[in-house]
This record gives sequence, C-alpha cells and structure tokens, in this order.
Amino acid sequence: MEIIVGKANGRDFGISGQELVTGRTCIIAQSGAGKSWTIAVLCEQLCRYHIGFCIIDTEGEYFSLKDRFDLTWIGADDECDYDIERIENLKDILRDSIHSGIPVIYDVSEVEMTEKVSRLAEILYDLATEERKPYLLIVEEADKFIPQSRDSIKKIEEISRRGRKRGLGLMVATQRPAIVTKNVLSQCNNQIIGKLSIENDLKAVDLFFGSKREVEELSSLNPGDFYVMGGLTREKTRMRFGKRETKHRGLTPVLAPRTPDPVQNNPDEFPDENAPDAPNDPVVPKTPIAPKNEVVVPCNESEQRAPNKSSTPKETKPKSKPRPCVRRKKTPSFLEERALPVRIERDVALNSVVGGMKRKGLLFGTSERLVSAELIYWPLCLFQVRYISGKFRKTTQETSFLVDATHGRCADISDGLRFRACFSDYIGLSEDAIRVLDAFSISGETTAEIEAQTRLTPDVIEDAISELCRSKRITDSQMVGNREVWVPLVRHGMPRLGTGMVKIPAALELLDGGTVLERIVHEQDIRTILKVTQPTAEIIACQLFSCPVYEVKVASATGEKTIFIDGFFGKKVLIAH
Ligand SMILES: Nc1ncnc2c1ncn2[C@@H]1O[C@H](COP(=O)(O)OP(=O)(O)OP(=O)(O)O)[C@@H](O)[C@H]1O
Repeated sequence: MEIIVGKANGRDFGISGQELVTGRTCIIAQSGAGKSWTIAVLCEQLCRYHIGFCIIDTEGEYFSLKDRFDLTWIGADDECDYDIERIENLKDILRDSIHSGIPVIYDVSEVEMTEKVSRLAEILYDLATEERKPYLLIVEEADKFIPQSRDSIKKIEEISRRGRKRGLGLMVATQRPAIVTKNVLSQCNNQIIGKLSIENDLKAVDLFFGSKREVEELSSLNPGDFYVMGGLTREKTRMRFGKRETKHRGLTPVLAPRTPDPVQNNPDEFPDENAPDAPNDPVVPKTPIAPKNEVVVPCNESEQRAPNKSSTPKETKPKSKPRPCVRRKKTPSFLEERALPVRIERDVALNSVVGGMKRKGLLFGTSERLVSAELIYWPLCLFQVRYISGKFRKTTQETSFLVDATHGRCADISDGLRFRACFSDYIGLSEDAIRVLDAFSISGETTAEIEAQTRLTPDVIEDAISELCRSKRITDSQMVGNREVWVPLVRHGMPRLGTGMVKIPAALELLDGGTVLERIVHEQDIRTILKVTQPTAEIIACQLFSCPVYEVKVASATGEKTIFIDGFFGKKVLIAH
C-alpha cells in the first residue's frame, strides 16, 4: 500500500504504508527543519487510512489533528479526553486503539515525561505481544527518551528490536542523532533526513549516504525538504512533504514590529575611542516606545490551550467502526518458533558485504552504498520420509531433505545456506496438475500426448491445463501445424528422493523477537508432490525452524539490490536458479 506524502521532482511522492507502520523509521533534522510538520503529515495520512498509532507529544502540538480526525487525546489539558495523571485504563484505551485504528495522542508536554513514557512503552509492548496487529508508536524528541546513556528507556529499545514481529512499528524523531542511542538508530531500516548542520550530527547520519557531497548537501536543505530512503521507498529520494490538512501548532511565535528603546550610552562600558564626547543632555526618543504587552504574539493565540486545572477520566466511548487494516509483509508463522543461533554479529556480516564491494571497487563515493542491514529469520522445513525402493527386492528406506519454506526450493545448510530450485514450481498445485506438468517436455505437448503419458481422462487433463494456464506454469495453447500444443513456462524437473539424512548443524533456540519471513510452503504441499513422484513415500516427521539471515540492501545508480548473509556461518546465501 502506497501513501502519498508529498512531491518529488514535481510529481506525487508515495511511501510504503506497510514499512511506515510496522518498520522502524528515524526522522532526523535540526530544529525548525520540519520534523513536526512531517510527522503531522504522516499522522494525517494514517488517520485518513484509519491506521492505528500512538504519538508521544512532547510539545503539545498534535492535538490540532483532533479538529479533523477522530482520535483520543490523553494529556493534562482541560479539553483532553483523559487526564494523564489520573488515567487508570490506559491499557484498555490502547487496546481499543489497536483494534479500532483510532489514534492516541499521548501529550506529556506538561508532566514528568520519562516515567509516563516508560509506562506507555511497557503497556504497548505487552499489548503488541498479545494482539499482534499492525500499530505504530511515534516518539518525538527521541533524544529525551533514548539518549546514548544508561537513562535510555529500555522498553523503547526493545520495541526497536522486537516490535516488528509483533506488528508494532517505531518512528523516532530527533534533531540530535549524535546523542541518540545507537541501539535504536542502527535498527532504523527507514530514514527520513532533513537539514542538519552540526558536524557530529552529520557524522551520525553519513552511513546512510553514498558520498560526502550528499552529506554536505544536507546543510543547504529548506524546511520541509528531506531525503527519504530505506524500505519506505524504492530508491533514495529528495522530496518535500505536502501541505497539512490541520493547523500546524509548532509555529515559531512571531515577533511583532517594535521600535527599539533609545540607546543609553554608558561611557564606562566599551568606550568608542573615535566617538565625539557624549552630550550632557539626556537623549530624547524621536518615536514613542511600544507598549510592553506588544512584545511576542503567539500565532493563533486564540487557539492556544488553557493550562490544565483538573480533568476527570471519561468513559471509554464505544469505537467499533469496521476499519481496513494493513497486512504485514512478513508475519510470524507461529509463536513457538525455533531457530539456529545467531553466531555472526551484524558488523561482521556487513564487513563481508563491504569487503566484497571494495574488491569490486564499487564502494562509497562511486556507485554503491549500504542502505540497511536487517536480521531476519528464514523459515526452513526438514522433512523425514519413509519409502519403498528397489524394483525386484523391495526395501524400506528413510531419507530427509530440507525445503525453503518461503518458496519450496531445496535447501542445504551443511556449510552455509544454499538454495536450488526443486519443489518451487509445483507448490500450490493440485495432484492432477502436478501429474500433467511433470509430463511436459520443453518443446511442449498436445493433449493426446499428455493423455498417453499420464493415463488421465481428457476431462481431468482439461481441468489441469486450465489450472496450469491460470497459475502461469504453461502458455495458452499454440498451433503447431494443425496440432494444438501447450508449452511449459517452468523448466525444473520433479525432484527425486535421495538416500542421505540432513543434519541440523546446532541446537535450535526458541526465537524471541525478530522478523520471520512468511511461510508459504506447508506439509500438505510436499505430501501432494510426493504422491506423484514417489507414491510409496510417507512423511514421518516435519520440523520447522528458521535460519538467521542478514538482509543487506545496497543501492546504486541502477537501482537497489539485496544480498543475504547467513547469520550462522557468515556466508553469502547462494540461490541457484
Ligand atoms: N513541508 C513543509 N511545507 C511548508 N512549510 C514547512 C514544511 N515543513 C516545515 N515547514 C515550515 O517550517 C517550520 C518549522 O517546522 P517544524 O515546526 O515542523 O520544525 P521542527 O523540525 O519540528 O522544529 P523543532 O525541532 O524546533 O520542533 C514550520 O512552522 C513551517 O512553517
């Protein structure tokens, strides 16, 4: 799902809604460069799509979203829906928000922030573990809550590491990336970076850019102009966030025109050597001095909020309108997931990619740059099978094989993760369709030839052919001379069972957090395929586990590519087609 948020090169510019909600995004720009504006534009879009989020509002500037959208405002203002000091049912409100998509503004601008934000993070993480629905936590002024020190709120760090698997995304905004904990910044696979001028802050973001020149360019950006990169967009793009639908409260108060007080020369201070002697007469102002109360006028003063006196919690409104909800691209297959341990640190994996790029002379400043490196878990299925072999002297054999549960390729994990095509072309097909596909030669077949080979009836073959055409395994029929011929679009022969046994190279650990790629291959798919290739085969065990893999994204002028490094052996994942 693409969400339009502004313009790039005069055209509408969209970002991935899925990444925005369940990914980890950092918004980095100096004061006044447009962070709050950007966040508000994103919030408005999320509101329009009824996607749930909770924003930690440190300046009390997001309540204006309420002018246009249905949301719950928790804070210390008279007009808040709930008094942040007295609220008892925070968990229920947040659960309601996760289900209904009605966002929560958690306004901590007038209270002791850290304790309130810690509590919120604890509750949200627990809820995400229970509910596992897409939801976004937005943390404004992240350097206050997750500084590079022991005071960092550990639950927010945990959300950055483990939230995604639970559907809980994180967006952090800061004007000082140099002082935000690297534990969170390094987890941010999406970046929105605007104007920055302080050298340490420029250094803190230079890993996201391909050249020094691009980093230097950051200091000349206008408010509202940002580089958007990572998983939010296909390629790094300089863009400008669009207009706000609701009023921006983060405006700098405007100084009203004033006339300065006349300068009273004090001869004892900073005497001007060249000045003529001061006159004895006092200086008479030529224009009247502006009255004191004309000094600073906050914009939209009439709309400024009154300070909170007291507020009582109101009843939770029933909010159960059906709302569309985003689907996670990567979902946990089940909770009790086991995986090989991570033996290779992220830096070591990255170094091996960087080393490879250096050897090719491609790194930094020329054509390629690292965009992100995320630890993911690749699901594999280990099948143990018993079958009868031998034409004349029949014996019972046992064998096992490993299948890539995301595609149905055969996997090998004896010395690094490798895949080769095998069951992939047959996953999801009916038994008859598999039988027909298996009968195809490269040059194609007529119905009569398929009938002779498979001994299936014409009706069954007709249905199987329609299924294979629909799923793009074969072409529509072509006339060769006066014969109607179907040609296969997939090339791989059906795998035959071997005799070896696969060994899992280490004890598996219970997975606690992380992103597991979606599993599309199930035991039933393999059972159906085996029925055709090895009718005597019987699956006696099927063990699902995952292999940790670093998904490293590298961008160049020609586009973005992904390299996978397995987190157990530290080798590049090989995929033979
Ligand atoms: N996309 C934009 N389009 C038009 N004006 C913008 C845009 N982004 C920012 N501005 C202008 O820049 C001003 C500063 O933006 P904003 O308040 O969002 O900065 P900030 O980075 O959040 O600052 P601070 O860190 O001090 O809170 C806004 O008041 C607005 O006038």
